[in-house]
Amino acid sequence: MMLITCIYFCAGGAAVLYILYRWVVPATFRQALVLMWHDVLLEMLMDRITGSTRPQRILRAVQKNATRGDPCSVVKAIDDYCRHKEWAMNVGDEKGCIVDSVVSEVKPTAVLELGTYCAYSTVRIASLLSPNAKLITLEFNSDYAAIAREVIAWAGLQDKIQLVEGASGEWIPRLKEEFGIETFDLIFLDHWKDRYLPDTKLLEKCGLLRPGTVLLADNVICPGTPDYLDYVRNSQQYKSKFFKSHLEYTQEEDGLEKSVFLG
Ligand SMILES: C[S@@+](CC[C@H](N)C(=O)[O-])C[C@H]1O[C@@H](n2cnc3c(N)ncnc32)[C@H](O)[C@@H]1O
Ligand SMILES: [Mg+2]
Repeated sequence: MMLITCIYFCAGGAAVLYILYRWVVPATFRQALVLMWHDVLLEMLMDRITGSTRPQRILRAVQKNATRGDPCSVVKAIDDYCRHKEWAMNVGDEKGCIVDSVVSEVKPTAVLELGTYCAYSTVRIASLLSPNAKLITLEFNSDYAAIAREVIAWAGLQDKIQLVEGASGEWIPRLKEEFGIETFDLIFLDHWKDRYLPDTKLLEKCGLLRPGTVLLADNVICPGTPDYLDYVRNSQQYKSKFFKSHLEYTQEEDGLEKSVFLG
């Protein structure tokens, strides 16, 4: 009898805590807690326990579960690992479907990605490109870039993808000269959120956008990019549309903003 009362008490307490967490705690505070939990605390703990880094563990999951030369199996191996074992900051399976539909609609031949991490989105986007298309991806963390190179090679996409190591602010002004780029057809913004707006203005200034260039920005709600959203939604130079979704591998609200540059 005592045990049953205890179980009822604990279950009731857990239910009340969950209801408070889901419906009473403000969404922004909850999102900050979720990110702090997955992106800081659990990562530190797993690094300690395994003696490896999260990107190294993701690479191992790819090598163990994906088929060499098969990009879809690489994407699936990363999604399986991050949904069931350990969260990571890839755009993920749910928002990934939105990215796929934009890539299929735009049919780009020149793509720029800001923020590579382990090359999950890089592989996802590049696998949908036509044979003559190219994707340049920028990553300023050399440890992540080294893992990303191995993931790209495992997917067999090294000929389609140019991984550039360095900060977006330094590389954007050099892209025309170094890679013979005229303008991009599609730009995927997924680096640190405070860089979305300055880098968009830099892309404009460097003449890397043409009428019809599509900017696709991830995480515009969580962690959020209010200054960027304000800019693309209110500027006469863009036609902008929001795609509602969830933060990768969670139930927290997030979404992608697709903004067409009008010139
Ligand atoms: C959210 S992760 C990218 C995830 C990746 N796009 C995906 O979906 O698989 C952001 C990455 O951007 C990189 N980054 C942040 N700011 C940057 C900058 N200014 N220039 C280059 N890389 C940057 C970080 O090191 C990090 O690896
Ligand atoms: Mg993202």
